[in-house]
Amino acid sequence: MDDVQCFCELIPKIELHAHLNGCIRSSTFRQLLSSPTDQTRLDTLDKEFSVGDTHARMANVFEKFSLLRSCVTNLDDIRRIARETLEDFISDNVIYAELRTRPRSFHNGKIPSSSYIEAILDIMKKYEEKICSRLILSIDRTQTLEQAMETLKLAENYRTHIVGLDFSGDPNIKSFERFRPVFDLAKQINLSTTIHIGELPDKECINENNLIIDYKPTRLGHFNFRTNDQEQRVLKEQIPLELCPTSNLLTMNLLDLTEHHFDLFYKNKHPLAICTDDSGLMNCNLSSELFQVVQTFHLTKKELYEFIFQTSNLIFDKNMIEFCQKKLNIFSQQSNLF
Ligand SMILES: CNc1ncnc2c1ncn2[C@@H]1O[C@H](COP(=O)(O)O)[C@@H](O)[C@H]1O
Repeated sequence: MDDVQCFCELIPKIELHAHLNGCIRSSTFRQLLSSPTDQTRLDTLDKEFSVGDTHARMANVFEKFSLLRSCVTNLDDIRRIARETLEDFISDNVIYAELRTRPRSFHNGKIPSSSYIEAILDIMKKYEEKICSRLILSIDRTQTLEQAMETLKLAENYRTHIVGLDFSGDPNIKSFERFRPVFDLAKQINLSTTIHIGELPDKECINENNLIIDYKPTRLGHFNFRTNDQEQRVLKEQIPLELCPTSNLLTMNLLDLTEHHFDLFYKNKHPLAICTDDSGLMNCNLSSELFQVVQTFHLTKKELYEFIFQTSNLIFDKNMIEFCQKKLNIFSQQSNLF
């Protein structure tokens, strides 16, 4: 194996943008899909994965998400997904992960969303020796304000392991403005926030970008489509960005990373995290994401190390920063980096 690729695998890594259900192993996804019709539909979606423009690709990804949501039907399913996700991160030498998920209930509400959260937190605690993980709760663009308020309440109730609030879902639905009161409340209680921004190249999306930047979340996800003015505001206000190479290339319809905005923000020494987004659906891991970046932009091992070190400052659970930096220091000493 290439020496640099090996380095990317060995270095302790930090994952800040991973949707729990999107991390599902493809073998597990296929097992959970019981009906042959759904299996065939997944085959077709897989074949058409990288066909068409941004809107078509987004539609494909979101149809997969709805198929996935329909086959995760009980707590055992989500426990399995959480367990396998953490195992995959551990074998990729990820030392700290912030996983995000939209809380849900099962069996017509007989199993409430608090049980969903507790099931995930239990698994996270079981793996704590091998990987430190924290939860971020997602508000979906299609939800009602009332549902979003409930999510905020859940986050408050499990404050030790829930470290933030995310805004995600189908970017065709421009609803940040509607949820702004919930995100304002999150700020009031010092709950960190991360907002998906600029996922579609349309006018409404670009307009929504302004509202999101005005809000000034703790971190932003993607920022694929934006105006120069928006770019300058994010740079000036130093709002950290979570960038997800494989996912961004796919949805932006780019041939390779040379056209990706990593370069611009990296050159400006902007706070950045490289992340996987949906490692199962996108068939990637954090090492391969970082390796792509290193190769495309000719980063040295030392620069990669420094990059991950600065990412550690963006962690929502501030108690974990020192832990990650210590692990990185030990690694640098062992590999004679400096
Ligand atoms: C392509 N980039 C993306 N943009 C926006 N939302 C995304 C996403 N990738 C994933 N999700 C959101 O995360 C959910 C799956 O995880 P959870 O069921 O919450 O654990 C998806 O249904 C979608 O709403």
